[in-house]
Amino acid sequence: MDLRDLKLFLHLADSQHFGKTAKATYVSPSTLSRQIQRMEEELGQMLFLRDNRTVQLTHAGQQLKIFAQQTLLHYQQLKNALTQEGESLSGELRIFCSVTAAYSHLPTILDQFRALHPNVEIKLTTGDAADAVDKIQSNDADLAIAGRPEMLPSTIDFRKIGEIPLVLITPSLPCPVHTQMLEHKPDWANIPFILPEHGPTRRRIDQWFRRYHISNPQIYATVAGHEAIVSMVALGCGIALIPSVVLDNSPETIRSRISVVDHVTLTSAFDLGVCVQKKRLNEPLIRAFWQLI
Ligand SMILES: CC(=O)[C@](C)(O)C(=O)O
Repeated sequence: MDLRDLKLFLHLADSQHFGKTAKATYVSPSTLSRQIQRMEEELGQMLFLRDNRTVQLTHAGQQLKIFAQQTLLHYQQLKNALTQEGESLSGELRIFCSVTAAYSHLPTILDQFRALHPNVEIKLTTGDAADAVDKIQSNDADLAIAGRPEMLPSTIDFRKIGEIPLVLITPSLPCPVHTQMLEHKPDWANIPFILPEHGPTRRRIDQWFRRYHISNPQIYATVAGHEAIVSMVALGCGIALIPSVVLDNSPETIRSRISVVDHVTLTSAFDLGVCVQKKRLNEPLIRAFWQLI
C-alpha cells in the first residue's frame, strides 16, 4: 500500500461513489475497484460496504481513514520541512466564526494550514455566525465561516465546506411550552419562538412562518448567536429553528433538556462556507489558506 493508494482510498471514503472518485482521480472505475480490493486483501478486512455504485465505510475502513489522513499530513509536513517551502510564511490570520463552527468545522480546515505554515499566528474570534460576512466586509476578520447569505456581496468569495440542515427544537422538560408542543396539532401561532436577529436561519424561519400561515408569531425573544438560542430553549422559554450542527455540539447538560421535533416539514438546508474579500486573494497568507480548502 503506498501514498497514492491512501489518497484514492480517502477520496472514495469522502465521495462514497466509485464513479465520482474514478473521474476525479483520473483512473478507470475498474482500476479503482481493483486497487481497493488489493488494499482489502492486504489488510484482510472489508473497507467498504458496496451497494451498486455507492459505498460506505466499514469499521476497519474508518480506522484506515484516520491512519490515511494522519499519514498524508505527516508526509506533507516532512516534504515541507525538507524543501523549507512555506515555512517562510509568517504573520497573523484573523478568523471569525461561531463557537459551534470553531468546534465542528474549523479544526479540519486549519490542520493542514498549521502543519504547512507553523509560523502564522491564528487569531480566532467567535461570535454570531450571522455576522460573519459583515466581519469580512468591514475587515474585522480576514476569513470567516458563514452560512451562505441569499445575496452574497459581489466583493466576497465564498467556498462551500458543507451543508447545514435545520432542526426544530423544543424543551423536553415539563414546562408550558413542552405541554403546548405535545398537542396533536400544535397551535403554532401561540407557541413562543426564539429567533435569531438576522442571517440565513432567520430568513428560513420567516419563510417557514409564511408556509405555515403564521402571520403573527409569538416571539419570546430575538437573540444573537445560535448557541444562545439553544440555551433559551433548554430553559423552556420557547421553541426554535436552528442549524442541527449547533445542537450536535451543545454540551450534554443542554442537549438533555431539548428534543427535536421531527414530524414538521422544514425549510431547506443552507450552505456553509469560508468567505474572504476577493481583492485580498492575492495576499500570500490568504492565498496559501485558500489553496488548502
Ligand atoms: C452558520 C454557522 O457557522 C453554523 C455552524 O451553522 C452555526 O454556528 O450556526
